[in-house]
Amino acid sequence: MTITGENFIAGERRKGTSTFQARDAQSGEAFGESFAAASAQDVSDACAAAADAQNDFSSRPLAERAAFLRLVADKIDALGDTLTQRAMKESGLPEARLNGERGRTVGQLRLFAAEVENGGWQQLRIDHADADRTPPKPDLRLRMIPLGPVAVFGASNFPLAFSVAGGDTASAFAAGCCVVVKGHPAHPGTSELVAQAITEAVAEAGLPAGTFSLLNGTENSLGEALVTDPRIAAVGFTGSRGGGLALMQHAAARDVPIPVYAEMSSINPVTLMPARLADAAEDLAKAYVGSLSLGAGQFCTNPGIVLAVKGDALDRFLAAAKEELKSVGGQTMLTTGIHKAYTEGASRLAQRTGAELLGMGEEAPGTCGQAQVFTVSADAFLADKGFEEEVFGPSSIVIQCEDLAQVKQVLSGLEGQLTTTLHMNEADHEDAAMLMPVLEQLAGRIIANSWPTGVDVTHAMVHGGPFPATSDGRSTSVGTLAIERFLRPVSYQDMPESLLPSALRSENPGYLVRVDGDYRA
Ligand SMILES: NC(=O)c1ccc[n+]([C@@H]2O[C@H](COP(=O)([O-])OP(=O)(O)OC[C@H]3O[C@@H](n4cnc5c(N)ncnc54)[C@H](O)[C@@H]3O)[C@@H](O)[C@H]2O)c1
Ligand SMILES: O=CCCC(=O)C(=O)O
Repeated sequence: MTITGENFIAGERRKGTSTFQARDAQSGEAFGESFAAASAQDVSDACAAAADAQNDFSSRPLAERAAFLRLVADKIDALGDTLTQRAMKESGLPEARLNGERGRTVGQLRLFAAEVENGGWQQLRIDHADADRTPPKPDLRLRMIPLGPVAVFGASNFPLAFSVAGGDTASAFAAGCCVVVKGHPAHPGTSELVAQAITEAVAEAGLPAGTFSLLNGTENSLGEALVTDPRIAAVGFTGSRGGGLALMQHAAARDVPIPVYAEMSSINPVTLMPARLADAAEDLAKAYVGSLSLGAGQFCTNPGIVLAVKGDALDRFLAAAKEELKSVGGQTMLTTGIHKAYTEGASRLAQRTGAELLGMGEEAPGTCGQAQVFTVSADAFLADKGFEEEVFGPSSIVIQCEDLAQVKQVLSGLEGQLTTTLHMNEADHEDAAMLMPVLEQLAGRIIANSWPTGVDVTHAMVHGGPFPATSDGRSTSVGTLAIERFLRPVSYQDMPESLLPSALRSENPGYLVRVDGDYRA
């Protein structure tokens, strides 16, 4: 497939007057095609087309919607090495990681296809009428319907799994929503290849062209125009706290405010419980350094803080982590901007009162990030909220606590997180039970005995959490539950059978229905 640098507006490729270029993540140099920056007219046309297509797309049989999702997955698979090579150049991420990410992306689309067919997400309910009740009870039937066109912001750090055909797009399509993507300017060529695949799938599936559009650009005004377009009904975003907050404000200030599902910032606290730490300090240290430096630390699940009680076991852990760090090579970061933000963030961290540098990775030239681990006492951490600032890259802080009560105190005061982790032995379970209520309030996912990097795409996954991990802690952006973000309930009261959606008619097409309070298949 050829990359042309055009926007995709409801199946039409469109050039623009203002342009930008992709950058080689390694060198920071601009290369290749000129990409058209979408104009205000392009935004408006994409949103109008999505609104026009919405009813047609959402009213197709669920089998057709599922087939479309599978077709998108097949077409992304068919992009083969072209996609991987382009994503490598634009993101600096290695081949194996990107091939794995492609597998996750197409697997996610296929999982949502099966979810669409399963139909449980429609949450069908039928409460039969009872004319003998005083007052008489009406016949009420409920199902979930799509919100309408969704604006999706591609993330820089997962150019496939959280980008043009990533989790937000897959879950919005699964819900029956048309999608307008604002591509991330760090990987415009990757975005275009995936957009071509989706556009072809839309046409082959016989869906209306407005089902999907891709808009490119580097200016914040593009994202603002998209979020404030009256035809957009919801927003999916993964990126910085500042970006997410700005979009939330734009969405709230509209004449008709809309939900923004923004995944923003998380430092993913990991607690090393005493018995486990004493048993396995060196193994834990090795795995810790592996997790914090994975993908140059550019994971929203990066273990940014580790908590443990002071003592010999923690000293062993720190000594082993320091040693392990020495052989961590610098890895290319996603963009020069992210590299600069990391370097500045790590040096701000180093200057905080009480922060001590434990160790560093190998020197990192150019746009590579150098791994860094700091230590701090719990008292100093508690005295400075600045320690909680996400430093996006391969850095982390070990918080040395006086006792488990202080571990609990630190955890209780933290902002909302995507994940929190406990490393523990059976001997730690009683103390861990004391922490569980705090952890449940803190994060969307509580992990036992592994590291937070690596999110499985399943039915029971939560990749979300209280603010500022996300803008709405009642949701997840990964896993099939993500579909719920783009649905709302509608109740049909005393509706003639012929006007009811087929799933709610007396002849149940096979979906799970809650009838008069009881679940029936
Ligand atoms: N926690 C995470 O998962 C995560 C992921 C990626 C980046 N980040 C953080 O974000 C920083 C910058 O990286 P990034 O470019 O990926 O994220 P970003 O938030 O700057 O940008 C993400 C997308 O939102 C758009 N955008 C940003 N601010 C906007 C605004 N005010 N109005 C309208 N649109 C806006 C951008 O154009 C881009 O398309 C990183 O250094 C890191 O700190 C965090
Ligand atoms: O960066 C956000 C997503 C992290 C993730 O998906 C993972 O850890 O696998």
